[in-house]
Amino acid sequence: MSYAVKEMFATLQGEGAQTGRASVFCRFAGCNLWSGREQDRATASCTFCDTDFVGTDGEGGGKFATAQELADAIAATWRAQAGDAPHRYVVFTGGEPLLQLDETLIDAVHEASFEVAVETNGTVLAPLGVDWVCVSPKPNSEIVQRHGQELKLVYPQPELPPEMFESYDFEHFWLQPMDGPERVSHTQAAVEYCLRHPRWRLSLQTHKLIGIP
Ligand SMILES: C[S@@+](CC[C@H](N)C(=O)[O-])C[C@H]1O[C@@H](n2cnc3c(N)ncnc32)[C@H](O)[C@@H]1O
Ligand SMILES: Nc1nc2[nH]cc(C(=O)O)c2c(=O)[nH]1
Ligand code: SF4
Ligand SMILES: [Mg+2]
Repeated sequence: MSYAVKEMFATLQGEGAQTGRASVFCRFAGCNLWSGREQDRATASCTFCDTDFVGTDGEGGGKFATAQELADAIAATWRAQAGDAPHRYVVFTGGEPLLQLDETLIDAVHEASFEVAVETNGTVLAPLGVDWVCVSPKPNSEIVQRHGQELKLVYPQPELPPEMFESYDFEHFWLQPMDGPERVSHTQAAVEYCLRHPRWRLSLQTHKLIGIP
């Protein structure tokens, strides 16, 4: 199996319960809910994406022929930032990472002493061995991954009221204000929802607030 990676970089996890944690982000190319082309956005299943995941031309991106080659690049990215420090953590995202992430790659990064996190839209089951599963549901799609560590709902999405997900098996339930031209009013609406429904907590995209990747 080969892997198409848009970009790879070290930064702090900006969202959810692992906010602030030193991480390597491995952003796979491609998604099943949007082509990534602006001319297709309005008719896509997922219309509010804040990410360029097309191609393999980003910083640290490329085509990796084997899981070992990709795991070596992830370890090199960690080492360049944190040297030999432990608490190694890799976040597989995208695009939709579960179109490419497989047990061979998970085994290879585990072998290199990484904890493994995934950011997924929930339309594909996570392979065995992922240590931290974050599901972020989108409209016009079937959510099959209904358990994990955190459910992070971009808010508001009129087709997806938070109540829909309360029977799912997650440790944490987050509302993340939808970024875009209405970010301020979306943030206010998320605050009000969390105040009325204390099961839900506010997840801010803190990396955007402080200007890191
Ligand atoms: C770019 S997605 C990639 C992973 C996966 N495809 C997914 O949707 O979960 C990473 C995270 O950013 C969130 N996100 C995308 N666009 C956003 C926006 N405009 N405002 C807030 N969060 C957004 C997603 O919901 C997801 O939690
Ligand atoms: N710092 C930082 N944290 C993140 N958490 C989830 C992200 C993503 O795009 O999946 C992301 C990202 O792009 N940057
Ligand atoms: S599912 Fe994720 S990567 Fe795909 S378009 Fe939506 S937010 Fe972007
Ligand atoms: Mg992002």
